[in-house]
Amino acid sequence: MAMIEVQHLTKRYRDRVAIDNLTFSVEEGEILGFLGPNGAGKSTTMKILTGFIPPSEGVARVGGFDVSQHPLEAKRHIGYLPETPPLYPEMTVRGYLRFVAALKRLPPRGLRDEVERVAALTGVTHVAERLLQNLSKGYKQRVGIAQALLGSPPVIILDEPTEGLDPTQRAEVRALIKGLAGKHTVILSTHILPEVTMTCEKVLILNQGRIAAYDDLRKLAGTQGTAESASLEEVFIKLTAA
Ligand SMILES: Nc1ncnc2c1ncn2[C@@H]1O[C@H](COP(=O)(O)OP(=O)(O)OP(=O)(O)O)[C@@H](O)[C@H]1O
Repeated sequence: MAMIEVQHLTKRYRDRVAIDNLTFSVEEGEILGFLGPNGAGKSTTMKILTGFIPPSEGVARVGGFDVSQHPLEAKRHIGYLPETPPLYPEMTVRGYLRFVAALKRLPPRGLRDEVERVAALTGVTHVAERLLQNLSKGYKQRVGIAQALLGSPPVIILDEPTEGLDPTQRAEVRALIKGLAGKHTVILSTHILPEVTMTCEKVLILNQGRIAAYDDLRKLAGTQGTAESASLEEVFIKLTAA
């Protein structure tokens, strides 16, 4: 079953077309690598899927719910890490996660356990009593991922989750994302191509608001006029060259 369905999705900002007639779907348990150069329309697509902005045309469904017509039901299916995690600097990690859990209306009974579960999963238990403002960028990012995982939503949308992390932190976050496969449906937007090679089976490459490629990672090179042995980087550069 497709957990995310996007049909003929278009977004215009005044006279600028940010995304143009996108159609794709993500099956349950799949991790889709969402790639594209700066300004390709990745964040715009994710903002529509998560109900932050409305589309100009087309339909987006999450868990079968149209995000424009049934925004609350659609949002209940989604955990979202935006490009800049919405953290409150003066809160502790644990306090912040409890706060988000309450905002998500998780049942008060299991709330504490759920906070500890996502904290452990993202490796922030040992900093749980620290103030967010005093955490390193890598730990802030982990807390951002932890809040997205609260309540175990079936769909997780991650906008550049490893941006600004050091190589070790990146590897840890990558392993964490990989571990979500099968249990969650994930859209992973990133500029870091090896990240996609290591975590995703399917890839969508956006260029200037349009789909330049949408295929299994294994098949991508052979179908884009590049050698079958071509790396994702070579395919990406070929498809997005001006
Ligand atoms: N609020 C806005 N008003 C006007 N134009 C916008 C707005 N938001 C985005 N755009 C434009 O829409 C296009 C797509 O932007 P978007 O942020 O979705 O790209 P992106 O692929 O996420 O880029 P990046 O990798 O740099 O984050 C760009 O040309 C951008 O300038």
